[in-house]
Amino acid sequence: MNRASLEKRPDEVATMFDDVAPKYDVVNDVLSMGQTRRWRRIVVDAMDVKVGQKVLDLAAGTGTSSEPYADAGVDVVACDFSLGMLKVGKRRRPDIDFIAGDATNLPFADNSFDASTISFGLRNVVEPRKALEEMLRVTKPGGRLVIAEFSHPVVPLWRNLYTEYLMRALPAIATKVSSNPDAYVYLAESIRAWPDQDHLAQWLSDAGWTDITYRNLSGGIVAVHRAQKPDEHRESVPVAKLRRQIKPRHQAG
Ligand SMILES: C[S@@+](CC[C@H](N)C(=O)[O-])C[C@H]1O[C@@H](n2cnc3c(N)ncnc32)[C@H](O)[C@@H]1O
Repeated sequence: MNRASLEKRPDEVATMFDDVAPKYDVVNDVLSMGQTRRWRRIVVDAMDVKVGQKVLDLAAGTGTSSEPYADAGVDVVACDFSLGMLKVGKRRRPDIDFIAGDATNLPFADNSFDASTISFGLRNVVEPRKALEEMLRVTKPGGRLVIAEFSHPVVPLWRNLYTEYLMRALPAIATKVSSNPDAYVYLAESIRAWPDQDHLAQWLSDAGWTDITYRNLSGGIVAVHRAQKPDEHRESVPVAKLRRQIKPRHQAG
């Protein structure tokens, strides 16, 4: 058995991802029934970055979340602390800049990136609120943050069906397709223990991000949060207004 506990000790988390790295992307496609590709396209649209801009893709793993930026001529840095995941990524995409680094203590100077993003990574970080502060530090004033993370379906019937899938079907399928099925039991447990959409929006606000909105995908299985680093030359959004802004936008998805 090689899985992290819900304490998310960094050594356990990194070892678990080292272990699943070779089949990580294939297993993802199977377990999400192909949905990850659609979710990733929505994240890239939300980032809205331009050719030549510099983007941090934190907890980038094998770089699958970084690829669309590189393909579009954006200068993307893929950062992760699992050397196993980085190695698979570098072999597949030698043109992408893969850098080993811890989300809670990033190896980058202040204001280094035009925008930052983290896909399906924040939930695995031992101190996610610290990671939100670190991403704020390394992003330029006025720069954007986009987070994609598993979340909580908003409609009760859909939530119940999805919980059944997570706790029963997903571990059973993982036994067939993954070399480390226990890692996918961790996946299911960590998704259930993760804060909901509004809670994560509040963490973003506490960390100093402004203009926070989120969008539910697949009925809330995934939430994409968007935020901005305050810019001294731009009027900031008052806190009372901010609270209204972080109300869910129930878009189809
Ligand atoms: C589920 S994978 C996501 C990979 C990629 N972003 C994607 O969308 O496929 C989560 C990644 O988070 C990384 N991770 C977890 N905690 C981290 C930390 N404290 N610092 C850096 N990376 C971390 C793991 O090593 C793993 O590669």
